[in-house]
Amino acid sequence: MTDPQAEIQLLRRQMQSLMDEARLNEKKWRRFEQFEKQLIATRSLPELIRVILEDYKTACETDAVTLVLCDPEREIRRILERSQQGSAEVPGLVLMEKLDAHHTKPAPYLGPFDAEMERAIFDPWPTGCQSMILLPLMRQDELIGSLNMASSTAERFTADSSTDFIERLANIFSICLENSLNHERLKLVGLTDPLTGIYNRRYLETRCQEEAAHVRRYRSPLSCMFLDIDKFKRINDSFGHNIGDKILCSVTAQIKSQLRSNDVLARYGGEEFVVLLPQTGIRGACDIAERIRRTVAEQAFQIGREDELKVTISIGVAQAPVDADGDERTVAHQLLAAADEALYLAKESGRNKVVSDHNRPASLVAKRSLISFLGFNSA
Ligand SMILES: Nc1nc2c(ncn2[C@@H]2O[C@H](COP(=O)(O)OP(=O)(O)OP(=O)(O)O)[C@@H](O)[C@H]2O)c(=O)[nH]1
Repeated sequence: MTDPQAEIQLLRRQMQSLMDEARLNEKKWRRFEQFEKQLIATRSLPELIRVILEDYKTACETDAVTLVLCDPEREIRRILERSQQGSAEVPGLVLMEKLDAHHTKPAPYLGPFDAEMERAIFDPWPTGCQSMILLPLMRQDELIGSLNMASSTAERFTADSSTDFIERLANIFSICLENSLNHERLKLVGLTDPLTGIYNRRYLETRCQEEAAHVRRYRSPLSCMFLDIDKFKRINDSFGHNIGDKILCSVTAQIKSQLRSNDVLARYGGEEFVVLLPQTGIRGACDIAERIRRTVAEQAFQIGREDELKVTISIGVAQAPVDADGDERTVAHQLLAAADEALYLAKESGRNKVVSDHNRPASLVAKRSLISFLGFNSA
């Protein structure tokens, strides 16, 4: 016969333990709910990645969180580069052009931490980890990456741990990732030129103000180039607009080939391009401009089977004064105007030239001033 008192005690303990578990689950649920709201509220891809790698790591009190994303077209890389001054580096983010089946599995993995096997997905490398979880990120039945966590406690992630909350979170993250990629794509359509694929004037003007603000804040040099294809009308008239378009794309590629990843190239209009060169003074900018001028002039464009066409460009270069007065709008406007003015002088002095606002031919400056004073249009 059992002792009724002992039985009651046992039932009480069981009840207490169930209530403790329920309280813990409720706390966990609230934490996840809070975190889901935070994910959904993110407004850009870099912010979404930061929330999962930093805020989530803090919230779930684990030793390491990393994110592997499949980026076959290097689209995510380019979005990050655009928003982080040319660098796609984010601690904890691993971009793979092709997912490695060894590290990304279609079902969650929970268990012991395998240091050798996981070197590729835990970057930076966490020391002293005992257990880990790899959660596949799926979108429309396709594996797009994995969310990975490691802990210094062996019991934190074991094969029999419940994964309901975290799998739900991984699903929400995958949806947010798709949404923010679509948002970035839409944004890009409005900011790029459909023919050449480079930025358009709208983007350039906004970016120029951002860079001008940087100059004012950090006193870092910023230069700008205006580039214009010489006698382009003649090319269109002689060979047709289709060939003209091909030349525009080809010149774009030639200019791009001479730039660094954090330089900003935009089509300003027609056959006119602008390059912003952050962290670059006038001498450096003139060297790059000269390299571009030479590269384009040396290139022969193939037209049809036999004909070849040589194209030249003129370039005006200017640097924003590091101690400029006025707000960033004014500084940006003055910088673009100074480079445009230098381009005018390059055209006037014979084309296929680089002119900077530091080496302007004095006679042409006087002529330009007279033209503006008389109110004529300077064609
Ligand atoms: N094919 C093509 N031509 C364009 C495009 N946008 C502008 N153009 C042409 O670019 C030419 C620009 O001519 P102009 O402004 O007279 O200048 P230019 O002939 O290059 O002479 P300079 O600049 O003085 O050396 C015009 O014929 C425009 O029609 C485009 O998207 N495609």
